[in-house]
Amino acid sequence: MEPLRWGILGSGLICRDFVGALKGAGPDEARVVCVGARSKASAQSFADALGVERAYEGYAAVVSDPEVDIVYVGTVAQTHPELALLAIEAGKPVLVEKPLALNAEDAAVLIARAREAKVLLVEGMWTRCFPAVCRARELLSGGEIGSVVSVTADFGWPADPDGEHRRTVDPVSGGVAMDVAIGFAAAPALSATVLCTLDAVTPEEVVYSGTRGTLRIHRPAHTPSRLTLTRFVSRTESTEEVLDFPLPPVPAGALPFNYPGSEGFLYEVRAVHEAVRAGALELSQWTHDETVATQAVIDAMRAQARRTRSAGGAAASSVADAALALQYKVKLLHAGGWSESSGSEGLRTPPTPPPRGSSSGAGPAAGRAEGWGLDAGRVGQFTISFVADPDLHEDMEAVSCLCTFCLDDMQIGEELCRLPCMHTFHRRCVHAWLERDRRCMLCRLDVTKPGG
Ligand SMILES: NC(=O)C1=CN([C@@H]2O[C@H](COP(=O)(O)OP(=O)(O)OC[C@H]3O[C@@H](n4cnc5c(N)ncnc54)[C@H](OP(=O)(O)O)[C@@H]3O)[C@@H](O)[C@H]2O)C=CC1
Ligand SMILES: O=C1OC[C@@H](O)[C@H](O)[C@H]1O
Repeated sequence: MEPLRWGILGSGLICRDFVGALKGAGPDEARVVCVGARSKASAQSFADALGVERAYEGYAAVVSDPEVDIVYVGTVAQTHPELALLAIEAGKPVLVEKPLALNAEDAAVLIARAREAKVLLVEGMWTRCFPAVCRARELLSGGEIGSVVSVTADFGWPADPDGEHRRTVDPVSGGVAMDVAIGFAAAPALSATVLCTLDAVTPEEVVYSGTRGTLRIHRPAHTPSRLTLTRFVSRTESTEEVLDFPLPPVPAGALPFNYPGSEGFLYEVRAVHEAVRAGALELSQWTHDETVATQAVIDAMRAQARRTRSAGGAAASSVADAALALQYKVKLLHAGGWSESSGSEGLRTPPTPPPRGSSSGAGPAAGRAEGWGLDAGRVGQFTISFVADPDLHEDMEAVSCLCTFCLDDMQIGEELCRLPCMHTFHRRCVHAWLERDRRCMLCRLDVTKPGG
């Protein structure tokens, strides 16, 4: 089989690690043929240091290089949608560092564009490709700890104030929520407690609690190599099984990695190569629906933090707020269609996308997934609109008070709209969305086919 030929967008730290790890795949599997950076000098020094064949000024030359089979976007977050779109429009599969976009709507639009173009688009949630995580998902979906009731997770380190911190506090790039919290995929558990910070050392573990046991993903849980499965026998007795998944060796001759565990990018590379060769449009390890739903959680966390801040409360990174918002959303997802799954393996298969129309416009904002939508007059056939009144207050609490489109509270007296999946939004917000995309923004249920 011919090796897949990569083109790299960006010459920063993660691009260096990714290219270093890619060498682990071997020359018969992967080649890096070119790199593009904002300046030619930076691209050239990257190419010289990492043995990349060609260096370009700018990013467009990389995607149009005829030798490039697949593109890696490793630039700062705010550039991801635009650069992903460059690759999609060139018809090239693209792996985009997390986050795919800065909000759920833009992520959904990009995904729609990639699906229209029949191009593989992957958000680089590399942790999902680690063998330890794959095994953990099998154990959870196989019921090894019974039904999952709760998950706790944390991810944090005191970031260098002149380097990472500068990048992550940059409000344009999305801050700590985009950089760190995005690592918490919405877990189908009744409750989730998460901590993310760039100010403190955290244990960096994930623990699932179930009706028959616990599963621990050991530190460092974002690049894990050890699990402990504890099976409950009685309150005084349990059995413990430790499972090890050593990381791949650091490729010979690779430069020192900038981020710990980067040799584990090899797992993501293998998953992406397999998907390219199978003609897939998404990774089974980290689906498009999971990208959008997780991004919606992050949107909610950020909105809540903004509200706290504008009310003169705690800082934007308030852990309590973030955890509360995530808990709200996880409950919402649980109540709204994902509840059948125990473990992510069991998540619903994405509904077959409805027929698509042509797309137009250059940027994600211009191409709002035309052809997926419902005629304005038909939206009411599939949804229930109502005015929130005090008698419904209890009901509103059960669906969370945040509209995930405008990220404002849904207030008593406002016109709301509930979809067949029970997700509820402002009527004006969700009607506008359904005219462009007939699937729920959160759980991706096609509202015209509530039975799936
Ligand atoms: N999966 C993982 O574990 C990790 C993922 N990441 C993700 O990778 C991405 C990049 O992070 P990292 O490599 O650490 O960051 P760096 O600051 O080291 O590199 C970012 C690159 O972005 C490019 N860039 C393009 N536009 C801009 C702009 N307007 N301002 C600043 N830079 C710009 C620059 O590329 P150029 O070379 O063209 O000038 C720069 O080299 C982030 O999205 C981050 O979340 C980061 C670390 C680990
Ligand atoms: O954004 C990040 O930066 C630091 C890394 O160690 C981590 O993997 C990543 O999420």
